[in-house]
Amino acid sequence: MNNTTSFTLIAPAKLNLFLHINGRREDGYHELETLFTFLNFGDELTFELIDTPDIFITGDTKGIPLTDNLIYKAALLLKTQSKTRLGVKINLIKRLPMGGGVGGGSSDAATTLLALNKLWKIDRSLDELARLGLQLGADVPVFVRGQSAIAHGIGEELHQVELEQKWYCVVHPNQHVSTATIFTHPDLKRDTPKILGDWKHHTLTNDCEPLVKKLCPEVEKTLQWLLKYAPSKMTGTGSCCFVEFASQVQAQDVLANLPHTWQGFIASSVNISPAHTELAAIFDQ
Ligand SMILES: C[C@](O)(CO)[C@H](O)COP(=O)(O)OP(=O)(O)OC[C@H]1O[C@@H](n2ccc(N)nc2=O)[C@H](O)[C@@H]1O
Ligand SMILES: Nc1ncnc2c1ncn2[C@@H]1O[C@H](COP(=O)(O)OP(=O)(O)OP(=O)(O)O)[C@@H](O)[C@H]1O
Repeated sequence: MNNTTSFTLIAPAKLNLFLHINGRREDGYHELETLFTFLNFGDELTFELIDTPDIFITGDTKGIPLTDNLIYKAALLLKTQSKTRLGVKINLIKRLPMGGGVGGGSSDAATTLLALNKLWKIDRSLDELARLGLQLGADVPVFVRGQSAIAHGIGEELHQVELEQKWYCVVHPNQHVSTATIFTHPDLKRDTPKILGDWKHHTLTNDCEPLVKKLCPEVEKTLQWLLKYAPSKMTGTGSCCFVEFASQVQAQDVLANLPHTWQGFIASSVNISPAHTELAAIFDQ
């Protein structure tokens, strides 16, 4: 039995390599077709078991009220479901821009579910954790499963894919784009037909991009600036934009020239989420 009582995990960023919107359901959620990859860069979460029933969150939580924090919500959900008497202290180092389309909040939530499942010895399956995660957000299940995937439904029907490893330069234009604002906007394109056959043979776009460029000129500027280096794309509902390369040096070159008004990072893609790799190294030796 593994009695580890404290450990640190990366809650990785995701990129939507394409994002098609196929329609809108009656509950307002959208039917999507999207390709998720994970990056080996993200927030850092440290979990420490405590024997009182509390959930304490410390670190970079400024601007997020405790009960809105997806880390707290995930911990509370699992605690309620499992009826455990144990508690936890969770420290967050925030590296992913909020509202940036790289899924920081969802990744934090999924990493918390995965970590507490081990720390509290609850032993839920990934299927159960993904189902719980969906209550917290459409993007949480993919982070719970932790494998690059094509998603359908509202983002929860996942089909694992193996992607070639690439390097990315991800740029945040210092703008927060609200996912809800984009998904409720009348001008959002919602009628892209479902891909028939192999997605690799199709034109792959982000259907949110034209609307976000219109609402947020800084995103348009970022995409234009990145075009000097490679075809540029936006992830999720924005605002982060990215370019893809075969080598780290090429991605580094873009970052070195980035205008000071924007932030960026470079990272490599991974088929398995770092949260899973790290958790396996701690608990499955
Ligand atoms: C755009 C993506 O990031 C692509 O990966 C996700 O679909 C968004 O996932 P998320 O942030 O976890 O989304 P949620 O927190 O569940 O929902 C945020 C807002 O987006 C809308 N939303 C989300 C997902 C979806 N398939 N259709 C939607 O219309 C919801 O109605 C809600 O108003
Ligand atoms: N731990 C958290 N980290 C980041 N955001 C959080 C967290 N908890 C709650 N939130 C809320 O969730 C909102 C969305 O945050 P997030 O960083 O996941 O956006 P995003 O990257 O655009 O997500 P997505 O790509 O899933 O749409 C934030 O504006 C914030 O109010």
